Amino acid sequence: MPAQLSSARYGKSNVRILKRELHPDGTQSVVEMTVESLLEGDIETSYTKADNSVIVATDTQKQTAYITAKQNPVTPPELYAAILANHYVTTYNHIHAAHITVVVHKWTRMTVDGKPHPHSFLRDGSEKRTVYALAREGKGISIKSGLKGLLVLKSTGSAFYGFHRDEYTQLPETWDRILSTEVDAAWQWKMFPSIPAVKDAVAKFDPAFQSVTKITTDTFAKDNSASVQNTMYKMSDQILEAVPLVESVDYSLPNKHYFEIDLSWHRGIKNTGKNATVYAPQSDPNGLIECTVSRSPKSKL
Ligand SMILES: O=c1[nH]c(=O)c2[nH]c(=O)[nH]c2[nH]1
Repeated sequence: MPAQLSSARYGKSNVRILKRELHPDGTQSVVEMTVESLLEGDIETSYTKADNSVIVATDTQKQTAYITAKQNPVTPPELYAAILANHYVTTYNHIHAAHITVVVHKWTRMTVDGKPHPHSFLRDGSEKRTVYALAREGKGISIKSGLKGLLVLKSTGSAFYGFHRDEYTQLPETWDRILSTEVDAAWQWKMFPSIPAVKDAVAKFDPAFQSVTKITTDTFAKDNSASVQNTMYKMSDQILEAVPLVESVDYSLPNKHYFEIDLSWHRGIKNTGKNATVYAPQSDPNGLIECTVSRSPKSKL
């Protein structure tokens, strides 16, 4: 057969882990995450010749995710993901790359009787912190951190006018609209040559996540938005300024439309333009605006 395997990777997805941490003062904390590992290497014969000897079973990868969580910190998630990725390329001669994705689920400590509760938590937001770590044998560890699923809306302070018009254009210009999106942001760290280099940077990961969250929400709220494109660029620019070890920032923002409703047919009700108060939220279709912003060559010098 004139076939060849062009690319291959395999692993375990949706490995769910909760780690409980026991503190000396009797309080506890929890970290819940969903982990994926995908391996690449000299694994062709498992596909082409039924040679299972080269397969590190996906069940083994699940067990490895558990054991790595037991024997190492799981915070920050960047460190855990890097250790797990590095494990595969250093443990198995024939595995040359490991792609690890970690999604962290929020558990915020409850306040009970006005005090932080020692061992009870609540889900106070659907946003996730994410990490993608890629270890390539002999090439170090690449880490991209992320924030996804953060739902935001502003009820004014957003316009969209001056866009290209032609015979396909129906959308009217607007100087006041509702703007809503579900933030998906990711920031690529400079390459880490080894696990010790990741450990050296360990104190930077949580503050970077906090900066990105704050820059995203502050800019969303304060910017008198000309477009999703311009607002997201302003966010990216500030992140590069705030986090020196970050090389580039990606945003992927759906534009979740809220349409004005013309109710003038009913007794002349005024519900458009300046008088718009009742809107129709749209589930689909949605705009989808994406960008990657990197440091300009000059600023790298
Ligand atoms: O911020 C926006 N960017 C667009 O590209 C676009 N296109 C559109 O129809 N509305 C919007 N809004």
